[in-house]
Amino acid sequence: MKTSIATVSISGDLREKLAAIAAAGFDGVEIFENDFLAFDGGPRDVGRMVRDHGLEITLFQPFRDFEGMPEPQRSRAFDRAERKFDVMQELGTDLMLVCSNVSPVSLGGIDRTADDFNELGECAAKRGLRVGYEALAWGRHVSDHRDAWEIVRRTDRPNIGLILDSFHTLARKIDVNSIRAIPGDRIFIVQLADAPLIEMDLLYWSRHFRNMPGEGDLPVVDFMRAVAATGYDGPLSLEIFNDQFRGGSPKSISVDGRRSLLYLMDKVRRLEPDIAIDVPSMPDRIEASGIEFVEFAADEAEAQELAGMFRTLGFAPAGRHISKDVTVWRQGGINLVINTEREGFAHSSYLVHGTSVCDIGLKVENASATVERARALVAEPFQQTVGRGELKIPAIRSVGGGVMHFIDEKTELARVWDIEFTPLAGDEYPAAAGLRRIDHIAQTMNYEEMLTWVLFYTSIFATDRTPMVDVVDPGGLIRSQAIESADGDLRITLNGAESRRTLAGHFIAESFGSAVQHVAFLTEDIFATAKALKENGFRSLKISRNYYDDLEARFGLEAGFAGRLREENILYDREGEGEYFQLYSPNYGEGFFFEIVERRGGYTGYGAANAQFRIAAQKRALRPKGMPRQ
Ligand SMILES: O=C(O)c1ccc(O)c(O)c1
Ligand SMILES: [Mg+2]
Repeated sequence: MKTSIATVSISGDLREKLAAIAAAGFDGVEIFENDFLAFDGGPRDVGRMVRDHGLEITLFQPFRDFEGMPEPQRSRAFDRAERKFDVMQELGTDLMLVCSNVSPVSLGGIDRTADDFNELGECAAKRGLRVGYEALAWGRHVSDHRDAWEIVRRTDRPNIGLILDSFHTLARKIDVNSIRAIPGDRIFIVQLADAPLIEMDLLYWSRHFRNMPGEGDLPVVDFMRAVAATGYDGPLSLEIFNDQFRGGSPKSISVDGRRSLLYLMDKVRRLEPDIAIDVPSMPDRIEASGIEFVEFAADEAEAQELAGMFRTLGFAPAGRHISKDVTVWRQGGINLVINTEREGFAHSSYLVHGTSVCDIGLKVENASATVERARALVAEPFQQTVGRGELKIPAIRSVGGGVMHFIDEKTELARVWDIEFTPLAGDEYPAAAGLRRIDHIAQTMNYEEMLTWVLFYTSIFATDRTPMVDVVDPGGLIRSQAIESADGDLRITLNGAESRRTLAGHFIAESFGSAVQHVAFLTEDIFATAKALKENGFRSLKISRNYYDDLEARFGLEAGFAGRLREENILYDREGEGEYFQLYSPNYGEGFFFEIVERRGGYTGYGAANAQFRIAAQKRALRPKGMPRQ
C-alpha cells in the first residue's frame, strides 16, 4: 500500500510540510500548486527536496476550469496546461489533476468535454505525462464521479484516467457501488477524506471541515471497499482541507494521517478477505475491559496531600513497591498509585506537569498484542529499565505525552500487585466507601487535539465515540465526547478547551499540557457512599440550591428525594429508564478532582446536562475570597 498526502492538508511552509510528511512514513506527496507557488525556489529544487526526503510526487494539482470551454477560453486553457506540464516535468511528476469546471462560461456537453480531454491527452502523451479527471461535488456540469468516468471512458486514451475523491462522492451520497464497475487501471489516484455530518454548502463543507478517514461520519470504509473491488492498487492519498489542521502541528497531523490510512485499510482487509490488500498485518482492535490502575507522579509533600484525599475517599494503602517509592492505594477493584521516585518517567512527568496522572493501566486480553497493534498504527512503544524482580509490562506513549500500560490475565501481568509490591495492612484506615471500579477517566486537552485523541483510541481499541456535546463554562465552551467500548467497560471522556478562561483551559495551562483532569469511581449506592465519605471527613463540592429547585421541577421529583440530593450535593440526571447520580470532590491543585457516580437502569451517559452547574460550583470553590469574578 502506497500512502500519500496532499501538502494542503498540514500547516507550515513547504519545507516543514515535507519533513513532517516524510517523518510520518508516507511514500508520496501531492503538491498543491499554491504551496509550490509560495515556495522560494524553482520546480527542480522542489522536486529534489521531495526526493531527498525519500518521497515521490504522486500528483500535481489542481488544474481548474479546463474542459468544455468556448473560445477564446478554450485555447487559453490549453496554453495554461502546457505551462503546467513544463512545471510538472521539472518537478518530476507525471500526473496532473484536472478538477471539473466551475466556470459560468463553461458549456459542458459530454462529447465536447471528451474531445477536450482527447486533445489534452495527446499533448500530455508527447511528454510522457498523464491527466486525471476529478468530479468536484459542486462542478458546473460534472459533479458526479459516474459522469467523470463516462467522459474518461469516451476519451479512450491510456494517459487519461479518473481521479476519485471520497469526499465528493460521499458528500453527494452517490452510491459507492457504482465504483465497482470501473476498471482499477483507469483510476489514476484515489483521494481520501472524511468529514463530520453537518448540513451546509458543499464547497464550504469541503474546504473547511474535511478530516482524516475515521475522524468524521462519512462511510469512507464502504467507499474504499468499492475501490478495492476494482483492483486499484495505486496510492491512497489524503487530501484534507481543514481549518484546524492548517494551524495545527504538522508532525502530529501527519502521524494522524498515516494512522488513519492504516486503520482504514486494516478494516477494509477484514471486511474483504477475498481481495488482496497490501496493508501490514496487525491484531484486530483491542477489547479493553477496564482501567486497572491510575498512577500519579508527585513529590513527597504533594503525595501526602493526595494520600489524604484518597483516605477520605475510603482508600487504604495496599502495597509498597519492592524497590521504588511507589505505593498502591486500593478500594474495591480500583488501584490508585502514587509515585514519588526521583528518576524515571514518572519523575520527568512530574517535573514537566507537576502532580498529575502520568500513567494509565488498561486491562486487555493480550498486552503484547495491544502494543503490536498500537505500533502498527504508528504509536510509540514505551520502555524503561526494569528493576530486579519487576515485570516487563507492555506500554506505549499515549497522546499528550502520557504513558499507557497494558495488563492481561494471560500472563503473570495480572499478578503485578503481588509480584512487585509488599502488602500493607492499612488497618488503621477509615472504612471503604463502596467504590467498586473506575467508571471513567476524563482527559482534558486543547480543542484542536481532540481528533488526534479520538483517532488514537478508536483505531487501537474496540471503542466508538459518542456525539460531541457542548458544555458551558462561565469562561467559554468545552466540547466533550466520550470514547467507550460497546459494553461500557472502558469509558474515557475527552474534553476540549478553546479558552484559557475555562476551568479546563486553566487546568491545561497550569499542568503544561493535556492531562487527566478527573477520575470517576462507580458505586452501587450513592447515598450509602455519601454517608461513608462524610464519616471519613470528605467534603463534597457544594452545588447551588437553584439547581435542586430546577431538578425537582424538571423531573417531577418528590420533594423528599430532591431534598436528599440537595443535602448530599448529589447531581442527578435521567435518560429514559436510566438514572445517574454524581458526587464531586473539591478541586485538588489547579483543577484536578474526583467524581463518584451511580448508574441505575442502564443509564449510559455522563450527566452532560449537569456539567455546567458542576463547573460553576468548582469555579466558586477555586476563587480565593475577595477576588473579583472572571
Ligand atoms: O476545493 C477545491 O477546489 C478542490 C480542488 C482539488 C481537489 O482535488 C478537491 O477535491 C477540491
Ligand atoms: Mg480532491
